[in-house]
Amino acid sequence: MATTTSHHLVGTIQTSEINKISAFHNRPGRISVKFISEGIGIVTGRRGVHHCSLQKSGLIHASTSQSSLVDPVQLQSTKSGNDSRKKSNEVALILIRHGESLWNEKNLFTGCVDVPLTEKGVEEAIEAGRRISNIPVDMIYTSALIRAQMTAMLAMTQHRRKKVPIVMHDESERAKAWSQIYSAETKKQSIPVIAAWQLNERMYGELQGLNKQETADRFGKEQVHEWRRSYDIPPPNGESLEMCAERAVAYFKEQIEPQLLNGKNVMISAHGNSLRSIIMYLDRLTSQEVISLELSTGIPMLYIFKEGKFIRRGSPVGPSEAGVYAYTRSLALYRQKLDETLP
Ligand SMILES: O=C(O)[C@H](O)COP(=O)(O)O
Repeated sequence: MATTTSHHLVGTIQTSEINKISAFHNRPGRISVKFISEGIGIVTGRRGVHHCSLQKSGLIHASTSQSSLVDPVQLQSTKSGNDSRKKSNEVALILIRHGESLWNEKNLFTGCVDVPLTEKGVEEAIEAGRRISNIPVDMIYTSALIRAQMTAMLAMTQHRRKKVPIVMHDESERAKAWSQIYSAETKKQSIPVIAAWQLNERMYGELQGLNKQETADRFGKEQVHEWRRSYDIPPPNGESLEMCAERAVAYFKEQIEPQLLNGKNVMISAHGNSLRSIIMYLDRLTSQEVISLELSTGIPMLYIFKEGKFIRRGSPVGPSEAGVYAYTRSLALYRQKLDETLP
């Protein structure tokens, strides 16, 4: 590990990554890495510019001479990946709305109230995992709500690669220090799970906890449909879809898209409306078109991110459709490698 100092913070990056980057630039030892934003950095060297993903911001001059504690924060150079998809510059993005929750079952407005899955929701999450079991996942993002986190963890029990999803804790210095992993090999067998409140369900304000049918009886079907599905009209003291998009899509662009650019395959487990706002961005839907977009609970949607574009690759709109995704060539190669290497 190399300890680095920067104008803003002290960070640590993997010596092995430095060696890879230095070797790439034929300048063993010293390289300069400039963080251009949270998540992406630029290494300048004799052989030009090298993009790499960083977890901290600031300017660092890394050297392989010093050593420090291993840190769960790793500099993941895009060159470090040995997967065919990185060369083909194509990665998978999976979106899953959580499985049925206890308040979905009771037909209550849920929003940011933190309720768990029903037994049916657990089964939906496991079925979702079966559908994506051959699709690569390097990072998982969930909301801060348990129904989305349960869905992600249950789905990953079905993944054939059997990597261990590990919820990252950096809510305090102690949480970060106490959750460190000291084995590089164990780390390689894990998938970081980042819980972000920005991916929470839209906050339904004074409708939270009310029965949807009773609310329609009281305020009228049209008014409730307008609160639930319009783009810019919020429920009483709640968020409109537009307000939800302002946090969810901003988080996607600032935190998740850089990971996709760095060759990471990502799964997002979130909610009906926070995902509707993200799909509106991915599919470039108008505020009119998004009104009719409905997401079933626990049905994974697959996108391929390639050359800066998001291509939807088949996504069953409801439980009835077979979980058939239009596999790209590199996804088929990944699946073939699993077939060849797994018992
Ligand atoms: O928050 C809720 O009640 C549901 O998760 C989504 O509700 P909606 O489909 O009525 O927006």
